[in-house]
Amino acid sequence: MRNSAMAGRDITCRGLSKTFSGSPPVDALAPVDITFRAGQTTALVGPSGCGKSTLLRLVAGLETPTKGTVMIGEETPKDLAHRGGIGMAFQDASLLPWRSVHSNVALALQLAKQADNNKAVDRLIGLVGLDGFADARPAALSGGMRQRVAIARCLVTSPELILLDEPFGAVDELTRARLGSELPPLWRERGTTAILVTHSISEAVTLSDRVIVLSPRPAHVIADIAITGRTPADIESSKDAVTRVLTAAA
Ligand SMILES: Nc1ncnc2c1ncn2[C@@H]1O[C@H](COP(=O)(O)OP(=O)(O)OP(=O)(O)O)[C@@H](O)[C@H]1O
Repeated sequence: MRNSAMAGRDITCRGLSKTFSGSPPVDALAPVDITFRAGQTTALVGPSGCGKSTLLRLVAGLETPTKGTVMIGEETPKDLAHRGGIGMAFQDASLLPWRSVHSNVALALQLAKQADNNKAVDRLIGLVGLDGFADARPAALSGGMRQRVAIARCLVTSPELILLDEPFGAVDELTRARLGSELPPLWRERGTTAILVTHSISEAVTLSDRVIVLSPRPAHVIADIAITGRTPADIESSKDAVTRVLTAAA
């Protein structure tokens, strides 16, 4: 696997806003200035419909800003995505049903124009706990297993940046907790920068180094909370801090 993730760079959003045209137009994102730190996992939380996914899609280069910029070092998100530097996993996993688990993961390498690497694909399938399922089709997997495949697919290109939009959303609480504790070490140990959108305050606090709380639409940053301690008491106090801000903003 390439080691590009170790040379991570900050992701800088400056005066970034998005208005969707229509009648009436929808202001999804107020101008925001955020720097996502290299190698950190940052969670974005906020009320439903506030603009979290829009911000993530702008960072992915899937939407064009109305105003402002997103830069990863000297690169735009589109440039970075084009060379396989961004891995994405969304709630619906979006696997190709006619392809096996192995082939779904390997596809990310082909799309990023990277060399086939069966060893890396097999290793990641093992790391996400799907040994023995490499030849299975998505229909034969549970929702949690499909989401593990999506995470493996998102990591196989050794991206510098991963974007996760409710990646554990479609699974039960227990599986969600297990995925939440098993998978982040996979990207942390590579030095990957991660941005996670979640509705779960608990998930935001336990998975991240930092939680950014967004206002109701159009989203702007109302709190930026560093998650420092990892003891149960620290986690509870971080959860309280995030909850207080969210409740005050509602
Ligand atoms: N392509 C689009 N065209 C028009 N409006 C859009 C588009 N995408 C999103 N929106 C609108 O922008 C606003 C923000 O949507 P977004 O999906 O970013 O919110 P969110 O915070 O991720 O929501 P949720 O928490 O419910 O998933 C919403 O009002 C949504 O309807």
